[in-house]
Amino acid sequence: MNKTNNALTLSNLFAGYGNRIILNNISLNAEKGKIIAIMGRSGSGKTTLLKTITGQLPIKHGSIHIFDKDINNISNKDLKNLRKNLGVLFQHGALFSDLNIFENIALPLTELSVISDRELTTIVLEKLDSVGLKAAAHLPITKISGGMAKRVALARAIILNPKIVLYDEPFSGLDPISSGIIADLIKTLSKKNDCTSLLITHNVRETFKISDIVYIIDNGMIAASGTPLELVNSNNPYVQQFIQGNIDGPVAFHYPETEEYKKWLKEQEQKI
Ligand SMILES: Nc1ncnc2c1ncn2[C@@H]1O[C@H](COP(=O)(O)OP(=O)(O)OP(=O)(O)O)[C@@H](O)[C@H]1O
Repeated sequence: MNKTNNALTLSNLFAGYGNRIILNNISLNAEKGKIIAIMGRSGSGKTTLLKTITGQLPIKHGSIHIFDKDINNISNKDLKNLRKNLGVLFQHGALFSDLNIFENIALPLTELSVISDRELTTIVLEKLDSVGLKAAAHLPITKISGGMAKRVALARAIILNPKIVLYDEPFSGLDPISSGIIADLIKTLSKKNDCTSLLITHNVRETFKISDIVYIIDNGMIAASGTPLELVNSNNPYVQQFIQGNIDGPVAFHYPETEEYKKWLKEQEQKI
């Protein structure tokens, strides 16, 4: 395969839980250095997509290429190296409450490389500075706000200078000002560290401000994609319903009836 300018490419991807297919033929591309957003209503398959990219869920069909390498067809050593280039900001931060801010951010560094205490301190304080929390390094995680916790998680996600950062709901639980701060940080850090960002989010306002390309998924499929401007001007009723948050429109209100549900219902009825 010739070298491309792509950081992450999903081709005809199918994945799910047990026999249930959730991701249904997803193809998308994140070019190096760009901010790409995956949006979709609750239950559309965003977290499933993230889990498939991070290797927590196996691929049923199709492929994932990271920097042109097919992650299903490389040695464990190459996969480990590729994963070092992948930073993840987890939805709930996944911070350790018994450690302070500094220790939480230092953790990936101490686990993955041998460096002196002086170097460690310099790197961690520099990352904390980039999220505006240098002077909060000593604070226990239990004493910080939700917005600060997101910034700590952000600093931790970028501590190893990953070339791709995945953000799982970076704006969830934040007020509009804190969301704006996080959006600005994602944009600034992407530029400064020259990394590709993949955002999984519901937040139309912040996402449309900073993203280069937005993919909207529904029912495990790509329903629409384009630049924020293209989507705002789109005639697609699904896109309009999603970005305007309208209750009326083509998006189904009811959770789809699966075979599992029908089987469960039958068993319930037999019990009555
Ligand atoms: N562990 C699991 N086992 C079986 N089905 C699951 C599992 N996790 C999620 N699902 C199903 O997969 C579908 C997609 O869920 P997913 O969590 O990917 O949606 P989402 O877009 O991230 O939703 P939200 O925005 O609410 O977090 C849903 O129908 C859900 O019921």
